[in-house]
Amino acid sequence: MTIKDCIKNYSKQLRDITHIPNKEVEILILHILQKNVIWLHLHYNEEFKHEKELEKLVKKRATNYPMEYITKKASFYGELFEVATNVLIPRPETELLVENAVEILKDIKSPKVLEIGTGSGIISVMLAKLVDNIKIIAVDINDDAIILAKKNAKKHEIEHKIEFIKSDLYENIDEQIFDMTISNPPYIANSYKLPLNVEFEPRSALFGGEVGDEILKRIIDDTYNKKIRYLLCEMGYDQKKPLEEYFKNFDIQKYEFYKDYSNFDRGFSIKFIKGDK
Ligand SMILES: C[S@@+](CC[C@H](N)C(=O)[O-])C[C@H]1O[C@@H](n2cnc3c(N)ncnc32)[C@H](O)[C@@H]1O
Repeated sequence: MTIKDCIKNYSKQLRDITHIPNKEVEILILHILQKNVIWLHLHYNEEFKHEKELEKLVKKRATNYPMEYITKKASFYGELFEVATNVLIPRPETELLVENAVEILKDIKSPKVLEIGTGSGIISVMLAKLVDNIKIIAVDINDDAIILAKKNAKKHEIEHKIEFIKSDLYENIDEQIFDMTISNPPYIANSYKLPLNVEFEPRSALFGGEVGDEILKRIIDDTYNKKIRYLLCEMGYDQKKPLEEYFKNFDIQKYEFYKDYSNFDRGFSIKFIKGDK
C-alpha cells in the first residue's frame, strides 16, 4: 500500500476520536519513519513498508490514547518538549502562566524562582530561556517527572539555570529567598469524571482533593509563610470565587485573575505584602 492509501484507509479508524484523522495518521507515519512533513509531501505515492507497526499504533490511538504519549513529543510556547507516560502532557493554556510570569520577572534583577509541580519541566525551561540571569528551583513529588524535566532542561541547554528537587511542595526546600513561586498544580476535584483521553494521564498530576483547590490553598499558605513576594498559579475555571474569598486571609498588595484562550478563568497572580501581619 502507498503512503497515500494508508492515510486514507487507517484514518477511518480514528474518525470517532479526532476531528483530524488524516493528519493524525500522517503524524504516526512520520513518527514510524522519523521523517518530517516536507519529506511526506514528496513521498505520498511511495510504498509504505511498516504497515504492521502503523496498524498497531492506530489501534492504540483509537482507544483515545494520547498522540503525545505515542510520539513522545509535545510543543509548548513554540518549542518542542519530550513527554513521557506518567507525566502530564503540556497544555497550551499554561503558556499564559509563563507569559504572566515573564512580565513580572523582567523587572527583577537576577530573579530567583521556585516552581512547584514541574512535570515535564515546560514552565521552568521556558522561564530559563526567556528571563535573563534567572535561577530556578523546580520540584515535583513524581520521580518520573523529575527525570523528564531534567532531560528537557538539557535538550534546551539551560540545565545550569535550574535545580530539580524531589519534594512535596516546600518540604525539601531549605530556607532561602525566592522572588516568586509559580505553579500549575493539580486542581481538579477528585470526583470529576475525566474525558477519555485524559484518563491516560497520571491522577497525581490532575486531582487536587475533594474540592479540587486543596493543593492550591496549601501553596498559597506556604508561599505567604515563606515571605515570597509573588505567587502565580494556574487554576480551574470555577475556582475564582472561592480563591478570592480565601485571599482575604492574607496581607496582599494586589491580585489579578487571568482568562485562558477560551475565555475561562484560568489563573491568578498575587503580590503579597512581605513580612508578618
Ligand atoms: C498539573 S501538573 C503540571 C505539570 C507541568 N508543570 C505542566 O504545567 O505541564 C501538576 C504537577 O504537580 C505535581 N505534584 C502533585 N502534587 C504535588 C506536591 N504535593 N508537591 C510537588 N509536586 C506535586 C504532579 O506530579 C504534576 O507533575
